Order: sequence, then structure tokens, then C-alpha cells
Amino acid sequence: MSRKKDISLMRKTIVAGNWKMNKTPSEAKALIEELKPLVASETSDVVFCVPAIDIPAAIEAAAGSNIAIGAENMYFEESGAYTGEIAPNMLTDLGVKYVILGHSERREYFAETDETVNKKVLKAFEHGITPIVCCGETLAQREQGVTIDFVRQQIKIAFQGVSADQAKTAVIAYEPIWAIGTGKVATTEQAQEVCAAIRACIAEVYDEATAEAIRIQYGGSVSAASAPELFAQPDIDGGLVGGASLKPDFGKIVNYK
Ligand SMILES: O=C[C@H](O)COP(=O)(O)O
Repeated sequence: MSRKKDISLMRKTIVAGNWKMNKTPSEAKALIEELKPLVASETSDVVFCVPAIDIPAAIEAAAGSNIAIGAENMYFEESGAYTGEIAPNMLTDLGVKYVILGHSERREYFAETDETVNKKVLKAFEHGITPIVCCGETLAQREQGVTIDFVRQQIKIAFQGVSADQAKTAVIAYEPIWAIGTGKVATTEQAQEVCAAIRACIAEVYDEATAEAIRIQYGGSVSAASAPELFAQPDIDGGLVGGASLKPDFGKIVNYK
């Protein structure tokens, strides 16, 4: 199902950078100072998701700008014997507004499952942090023709127990795993098809109003060259950007119009 972007229901574009495990705190400060003027925008929400150790420096550097700071992960408990984990209230105490949950790298290297992602999504909402919920298929799944079934399942589990009012404020990032860091960007048609299927899934689970409100990003080798066509698709409301978010090109991606 695909819906035409209705002017009255136009969702604000959201472009988020995922720095992954890059930049020390002092490098983070310098990069934000460099990118701050380039990502100024009235048409897009701009989020920098940075390593947890960089968050205080990033918050300080972004102060007074349009940049919101996000985390790349968090745990689903507030405190306790969970060595090495970061609690949601630790993030909000610093001023973090967004958190990436269920990134494919967390799923692959750190054994995250749809069920732990769901617990984290619920906890993020409880603490007023907007989750950027990641989903996406492997190359083998795409070749087997199961992409949409697989992504629908990821989304249905991630949103279990989430109310419609909460879901309306969430961000979903569709990231085909085969397009991450490979330079192989999905075609506009492939990206739009899956983002439309995700929106249809949200309409089934909730209702049309929730589906129209939720923002869906595409991620996977987004560049200044590919962003304009991708973000113009009716069901793509921006991007989750890895490698290019560490460069001045990120400003061009944010200001893609
Ligand atoms: O979260 C971001 C994605 O993993 C995309 O990374 P990339 O833009 O380097 O392909």
C-alpha cells in the first residue's frame, strides 16, 4: 500500500546521523562545531546519535543549535547489576532525546533480538525518549523474496504493548543490511516499497492516523547524491545515515531539497 503525501498531513523530514563507534569526546565536539552551520535547517529535524561516552561533549557542542542528540543503544532497566550497560534515565539526565534501537549491528554482534528490542522500545517511551526502531533484511532474505514478511514481523514485535499515541511519535528506520556501509544503496523503488509496507503494517496494527503520523527513514549508504530522490518518496520521511554523517556532506543530506 502506498499513500500520496498529503500536504495537510505532511510529516516533517527527520535526518539522523549514526556515528557508530567513531570519534572520541574531543573529536565529537570538534565535528559538531564543524557541522553545526551546515546542518541548520527549518525543514528537517536533525539528530546526531553518538557513542555514549561522547554524549556530554555532544550536548555541550550542540547547545543553541537545531541538533538533537541521540544515543546508539540503551538498556531496558533503570539500574542494577548490568555491567557496562546504560540506563534510560542516565540518557535523559544528560538531555538525550532519541535512541537508536535494534540496529542490525546490535542484532548481529550483540545478540539483540526482537524481544529485547521491544523491551527497550517500551522503556524508551516510559522515559520520554523517542526510539528510532531499526529493521531490515539480509541479502539472502531479499533473494528469497521474504523481505516484507520479515520486516513486518520485526515491526510487529518491536511495537508490542506500545500505544497508538506513542507509536505516532516513533521513528522507524528501514535499513536493508546488504546496503549498510557497502556503497550499495537500495533503489528508490526498493526503499519505497518496503517503507510503504511498514506504514501499511502500522495501519493494520493501529489505525490510519497512526500510520500517517509515524516517520519512516531509509538507511544504507545514503549520500548527498541519493538523498533527494529517496527522501522525496511518499513513504520515506528522511534517513538514518552512517558513514556520511561524519562528513560535511551530512549538511547536504539534511538540506537535500
Ligand atoms: O545506521 C546507519 C546505517 O547503518 C547506515 O550506515 P551507512 O550510511 O554507513 O551505510
